[in-house]
Amino acid sequence: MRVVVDAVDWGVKDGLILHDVSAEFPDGSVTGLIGPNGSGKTSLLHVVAGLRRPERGTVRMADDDVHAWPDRVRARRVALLEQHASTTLDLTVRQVVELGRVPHRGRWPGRLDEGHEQVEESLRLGRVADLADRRWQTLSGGERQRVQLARALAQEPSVLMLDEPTNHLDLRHQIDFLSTVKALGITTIAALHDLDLAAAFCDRLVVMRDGHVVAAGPVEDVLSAELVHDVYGVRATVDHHEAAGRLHVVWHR
Ligand SMILES: Nc1ncnc2c1ncn2[C@@H]1O[C@H](COP(=O)(O)OP(=O)(O)OP(=O)(O)O)[C@@H](O)[C@H]1O
Repeated sequence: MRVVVDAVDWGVKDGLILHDVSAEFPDGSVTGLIGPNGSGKTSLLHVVAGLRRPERGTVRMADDDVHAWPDRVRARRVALLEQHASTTLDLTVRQVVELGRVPHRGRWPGRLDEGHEQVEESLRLGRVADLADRRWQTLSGGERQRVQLARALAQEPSVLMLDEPTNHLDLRHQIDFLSTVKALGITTIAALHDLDLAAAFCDRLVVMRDGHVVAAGPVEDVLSAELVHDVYGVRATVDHHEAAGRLHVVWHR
């Protein structure tokens, strides 16, 4: 599903946080949302996910205004993996993943087992099938992140939003996680801090600074030493890495 953010302002009582943000996310593409701490990435994800209503501007998915959708419709179409997912409920991993099916269930009891296949498939895709009977509270940070991906996949969303999804993952799991996401073919918007991971897995980048979009487009067009310096204040070399077959960022002082 194509996502179009058009001239969005969003703020709190102390002032605007997102200023005139416009961005396009083509159907099936993976877009990295990058920018320094506090630049507005999470705020934008929340507005796009429909959790925050813009003061001005619109977010459209397949030409519908996301903020006009009833909550249940939105919950079927959009999945958001929060930065610090937590629950105080004493649930097993399988029960957490089953929560992803809630927006799809009928209103009547007796149909609670529907979506069983999607739950099993999502456990497999999230590489957490072996943890299915473990209690959520006993999992490591990285295991929880993979379970949250499985929960989001059980939702069968048309748009997947990830807020720093790899921050607890070791190198192998970072690569596995983002490879899985890319192979899904779902329109994905991921806030990422690691520019090398963004270059490796994203088709496009949207770069934010102080609540503004300062650059957007295909990774090869956007990621440059000048951009890294302008946006992060860090000197870097950005070049094509032969063996990796992609752009590669090396910072230096
Ligand atoms: N509810 C709120 N009330 C007050 N300020 C807020 C609120 N939500 C966000 N902010 C502020 O808006 C700015 C953008 O925050 P946001 O979390 O969107 O940034 P971010 O780019 O995701 O940051 P990080 O990389 O640190 O996660 C920050 O200065 C933050 O303190």
